[in-house]
Amino acid sequence: GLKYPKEFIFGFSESGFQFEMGLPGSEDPNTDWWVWVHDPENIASTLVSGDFPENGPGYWHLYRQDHDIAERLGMDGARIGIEWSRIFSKPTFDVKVDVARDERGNIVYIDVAEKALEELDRIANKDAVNHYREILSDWKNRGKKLIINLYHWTLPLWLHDPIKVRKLGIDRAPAGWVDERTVIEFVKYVAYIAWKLGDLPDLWCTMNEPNVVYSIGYINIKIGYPPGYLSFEAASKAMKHLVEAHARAYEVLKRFTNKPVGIIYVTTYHEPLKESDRDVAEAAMYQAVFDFLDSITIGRSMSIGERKDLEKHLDWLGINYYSRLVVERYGNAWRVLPGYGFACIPGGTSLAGRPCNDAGWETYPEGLYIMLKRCWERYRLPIIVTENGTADAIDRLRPRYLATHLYQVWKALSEGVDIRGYLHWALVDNYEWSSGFRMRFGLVHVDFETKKRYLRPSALLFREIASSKEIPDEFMHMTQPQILI
Ligand SMILES: OC[C@@H]1[C@@H](O)[C@H](O)[C@@H](O)c2[nH]c(CCc3ccccc3)c[n+]21
Repeated sequence: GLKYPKEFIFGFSESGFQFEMGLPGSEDPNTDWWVWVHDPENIASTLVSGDFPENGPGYWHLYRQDHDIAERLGMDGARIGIEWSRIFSKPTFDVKVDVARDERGNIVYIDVAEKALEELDRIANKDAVNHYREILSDWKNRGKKLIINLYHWTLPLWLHDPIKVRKLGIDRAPAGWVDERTVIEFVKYVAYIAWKLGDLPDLWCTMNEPNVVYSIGYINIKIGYPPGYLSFEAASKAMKHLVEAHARAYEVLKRFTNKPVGIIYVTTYHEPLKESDRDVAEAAMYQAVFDFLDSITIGRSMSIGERKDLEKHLDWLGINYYSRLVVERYGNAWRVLPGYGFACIPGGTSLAGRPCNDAGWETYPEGLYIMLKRCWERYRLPIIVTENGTADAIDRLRPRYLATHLYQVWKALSEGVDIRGYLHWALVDNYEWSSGFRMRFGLVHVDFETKKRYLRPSALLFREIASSKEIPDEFMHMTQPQILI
């Protein structure tokens, strides 16, 4: 069979808003996403599903059970999220911190002193801090690896109120990442978590897919993410502030811990239909993937210019991979071609003959290999595949999706890419943002009425590979891409 290194991690990734709620007492109504998915206008217009996260899998109370299942599936690592809004459900603006700026007014340094931490400790929700310690310790006490992720799209309502943005406009409402103050408040929150829980994680991650927050919230607003406010200016401000938030958080984490600090990013392979369009595909991929990561590694990018204060602010890179995008030249820009990648018919077959999942995403495992190679050659940082999976309620595609993508990881490893682990998205079915419970990504099926968990066949495939850290010969027939026509 195909062997992985003996210390290679197999595991799962999780986020607070999507997994925690489900049983009474776990509700967290103090976020932009909460008000967004409960908004009657958003539901009536079908911008959001009408499902509610408070009917989710209930990880807040059922975490021991899910950790038991993860252990049973041979998992030895996890990325687990902390919800900022649970820690600080009220504004932290009044806590004083030192902020330094460069000659153009960019925030180049934030220091959270002991005095500020004590003030934050008086405001913080201690029950939430203690409950996260219980959840994270339960995983650690099983001898498992732990990555704490500090931000996964939800913002405290006092920082971002998307309904007020829609009604009053971006300049007269709490504007989230468009507002520079969010950078400072984020760093206060990060410093506080490092101070309170810094003994627990093996690795830190500042944020999950910042590019999704600014591109879907302010540009591709039909997907239905808050605030659904079309503005390129707002998108570019949000991007700049997310880059700075990562870098200033990186520095403050280093003051409390010597553990590696990374970021998780969605690395979608952008491919031209015709080779003569390769230049626009590369330009599209640069804008979607490499621009942000260049900003925080080489300190220089098209969107941020030259920013020495941002360079070398990344110790490891989390790669989320699901599918590709196929693009073609369109005037002096490009457009996405329907029928390929993320732009397919749910449950259909792509124009390349590949099976497509319940979300209409084409199975394209080769793209994972390409992005692993591209990111390794560009940044030479240790990589963890922090999300990979497919929306597939009846598990018709997931077994082969799993085998083909794990094969591509093995192939990149065999060519010298420093990949430390593979975290599947997801362990159990969960709340898929504006799609609600319609999209099921779990290796494990959840009955959201009873909260009971059921193993899908691909959970057993995962267990075979994870527990032996090998793709056995008997599975090799499933590792090559599936072409249906
Ligand atoms: O859609 C599945 C998962 C989400 O549940 C995770 O929270 C998020 O990290 C995540 N990112 C992606 C890939 C990029 C994407 C984002 C939004 C919508 C469609 C694709 C897929 N997923």
